[in-house]
Amino acid sequence: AVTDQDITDDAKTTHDVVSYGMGLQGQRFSPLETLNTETVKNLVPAYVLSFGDEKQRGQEAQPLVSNGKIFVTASYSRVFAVDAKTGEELWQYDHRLPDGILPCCDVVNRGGALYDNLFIFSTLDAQLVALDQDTGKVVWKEKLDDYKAGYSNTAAPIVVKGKVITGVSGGEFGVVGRVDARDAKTGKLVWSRPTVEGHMGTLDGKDNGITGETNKSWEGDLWKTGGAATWLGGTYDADTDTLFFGAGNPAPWNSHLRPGDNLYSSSILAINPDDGKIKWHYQWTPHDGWDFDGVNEFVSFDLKKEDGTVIKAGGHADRNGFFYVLNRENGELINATPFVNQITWAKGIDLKTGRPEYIDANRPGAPEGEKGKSVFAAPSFLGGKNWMPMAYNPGTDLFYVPANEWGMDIWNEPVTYKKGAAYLGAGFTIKPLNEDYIGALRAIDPKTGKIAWEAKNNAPLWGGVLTTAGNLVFTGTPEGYLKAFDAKSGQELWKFQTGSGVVGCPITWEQDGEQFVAVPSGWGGAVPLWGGDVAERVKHLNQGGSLWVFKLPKSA
Ligand SMILES: O=C(O)c1cc(C(=O)O)c2c(n1)C(=O)C(=O)c1cc(C(=O)O)[nH]c1-2
Ligand SMILES: [Ca+2]
Repeated sequence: AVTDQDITDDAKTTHDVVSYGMGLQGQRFSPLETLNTETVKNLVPAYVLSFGDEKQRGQEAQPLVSNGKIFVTASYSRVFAVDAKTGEELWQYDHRLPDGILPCCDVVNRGGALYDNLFIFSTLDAQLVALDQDTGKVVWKEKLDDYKAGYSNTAAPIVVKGKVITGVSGGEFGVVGRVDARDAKTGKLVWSRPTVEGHMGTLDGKDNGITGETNKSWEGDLWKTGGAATWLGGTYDADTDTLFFGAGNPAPWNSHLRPGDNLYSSSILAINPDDGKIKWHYQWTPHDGWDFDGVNEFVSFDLKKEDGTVIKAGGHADRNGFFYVLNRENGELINATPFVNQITWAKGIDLKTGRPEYIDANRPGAPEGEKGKSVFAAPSFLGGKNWMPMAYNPGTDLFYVPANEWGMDIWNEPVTYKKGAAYLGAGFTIKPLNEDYIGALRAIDPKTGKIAWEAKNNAPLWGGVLTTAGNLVFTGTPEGYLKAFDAKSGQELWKFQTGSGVVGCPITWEQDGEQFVAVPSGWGGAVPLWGGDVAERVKHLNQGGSLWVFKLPKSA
């Protein structure tokens, strides 16, 4: 059985991976060093598991490993359990999805959470399901919300002190974002924290009493369907006892319809895990008009300053193109620097006020008549970085960020809310900025924001990153490779062709004295669906669906 202690210790223990983020802080760092810059050339496939040939599409999950079993979610809300030694399938769970589910961005799932003898994950029809780890049978099942109103869920839950914490997807349908805490053993709701100012939640079992009068950052009524979906889940820092959940784009995208900052859209919320109260918030993009969203992970780390002081900090690479370092105790902005080459919407982030210095002429125009003025904006709404998690290595003191260089033509249109219908009020075409590459894996020094090295990639990078004490950085490419780089120099040291695009999240662990690496393979996600000219550029890439497992043999 997986205990709270196992989860707390996940970042340190090497024999299992029991949480999304490889530790709830989300550093995706393994202290293992058997596999290192010297030995990685000997890394070979151990086995591969097929997710079946009928339901392919994007495989974005991070697998988990416990008690000799691997648990991995796949497209269409499926779960596979595998014998970690032999690769033999132990069980498979296929969630029955109704017709009419409304995921905005492919039928993906990013993973589950382990607790006690349960594997807990959420589904495209907005349910939370707990399965028995041994049999794959349903132990409890809870409805998160109404899929017919555009709610879905694609993120991995996390378990904090016996509570399973989830968000919701649906920002493109005018849902109301929130963070929910449930008893992990029963699924019973403990508290619910809405992420749109003006909405009432049930904190401590009581109404938080903020309906209506506190919707100060929204003029008019649009807060009622204001989005701010918590669609990427969150991280947790035991040191400060804080949950960090991002809230996504305000709905609709057309910013002229909703004057104001539109809290807490495109923000990070620091939440008390016991009662759901907000400790502090920081808004990356006030009055977001580009779908910069804001849900990307907030990764706790120790910022070691030149003068020897250490600050409890957090790092975040936003879709809006800036890399932020905040004090995670109070939300104060420490630094914000561009991590992509072209940013059109703001000159920078003012370190005194914490607010962007907007370039007003580059905001998509008001929809006068039929269509607003089209502007060219960079990054595109798919972001300087999207959902795919970065990694932090406390040995090199660097963040490893899967970045993309692209822009978009974007224009606004009139729109009214209709339940279950896309609620954007905008049109767009995504465009590459360079001939030879879109993706760039970038090593960022959080002290300065300087880029220590980069590794370019032709197609957009859409997979998670893993880093290790063996001075390695792993990530996948849509072209099908899982690659390993030297964490200090960025030199490519190893690659393996998996047969379809790698947009999953690699993990590593140790078993019977050998170091293993696993990653799902299967091209998909938002790029082929929304990518405009970029989708055209990558349309030759084949779909797939498998879990690849590699190991460094003992003899090597
Ligand atoms: O606002 C939302 O609720 C929401 C949800 C999701 C999702 O659940 O996958 C994505 C987005 N937005 C989004 O803006 C986006 O770019 C995106 C990319 C992906 C993906 O899996 O490739 N999902 C989502
Ligand atoms: Ca969105």
